[in-house]
Amino acid sequence: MMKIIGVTGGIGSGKTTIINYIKSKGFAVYIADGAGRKVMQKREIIQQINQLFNDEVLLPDGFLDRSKIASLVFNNNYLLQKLNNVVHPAVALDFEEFKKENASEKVIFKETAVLFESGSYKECDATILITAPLEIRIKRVMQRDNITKEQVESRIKNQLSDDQKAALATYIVENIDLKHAFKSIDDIIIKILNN
Ligand SMILES: CC(C)(COP(=O)(O)OP(=O)(O)OC[C@H]1O[C@@H](n2cnc3c(N)ncnc32)[C@H](O)[C@@H]1O)[C@@H](O)C(=O)NCCC(=O)NCCS
Ligand SMILES: Nc1ncnc2c1ncn2[C@@H]1O[C@H](COP(=O)(O)OP(=O)(O)OP(=O)(O)O)[C@@H](O)[C@H]1O
Repeated sequence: MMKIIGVTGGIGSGKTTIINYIKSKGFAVYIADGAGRKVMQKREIIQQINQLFNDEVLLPDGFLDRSKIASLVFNNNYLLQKLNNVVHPAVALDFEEFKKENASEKVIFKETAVLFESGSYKECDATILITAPLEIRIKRVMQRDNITKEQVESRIKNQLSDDQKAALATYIVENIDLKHAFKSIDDIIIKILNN
């Protein structure tokens, strides 16, 4: 039986860094945030989302203006839920395809920002939560994306806290020193493979 291992963490925790490490070890990885971006380039999804935002979120090239959408949804939980209700089912279908294409894999690691928030953790055999102190996460994202502290905090407000996620997670990896985090991942992978 194929195992699905969910990998998540709040913004700036280092999910992408960790999933790239897991990928480099030869495991199959699915990046839900990336899949979200991909499905949001499909014509019918663009139309549905543009309607949600009163036809105000299209760029001149016909694609969605992600930074405008971000500024709207992370300050309006109702709109965020509406957006999630369009994107998440499309990503779930895409993931089913991915599983079929990778049917021979023993383990698939699935990275998603909203594993616990969306409920998709229930379909995982185990989950790994990546954590780091809030101040460090905020600094990392401000630096990486060249955005303000307030913009990062508005996203954090729409995510469960690390304590809430820790209560649901199988494994927790603190990502402050990267080498240390990679070592924890190695240990967890051994446990998963032997389980
Ligand atoms: C609002 C959007 C357009 C902003 O795009 P942008 O390119 O700026 O950010 P990106 O998608 O790379 O996400 C970056 C980070 O924002 C946070 N974030 C994104 N979506 C959500 C969400 N639905 N709830 C809480 N936090 C979120 C996460 O920490 C994520 O890692 C985009 O995030 C989006 O469409 N989100 C809703 C769909 C979704 O949940 N996607 C992610 C999983 S499929
Ligand atoms: N242990 C670490 N030490 C220093 N910098 C780190 C560490 N881990 C990650 N980073 C850096 O912090 C930033 C955020 O990491 P990453 O993009 O992996 O986080 P993420 O959880 O995927 O973020 P998001 O939720 O926004 O997608 C990146 O620029 C990354 O290179």
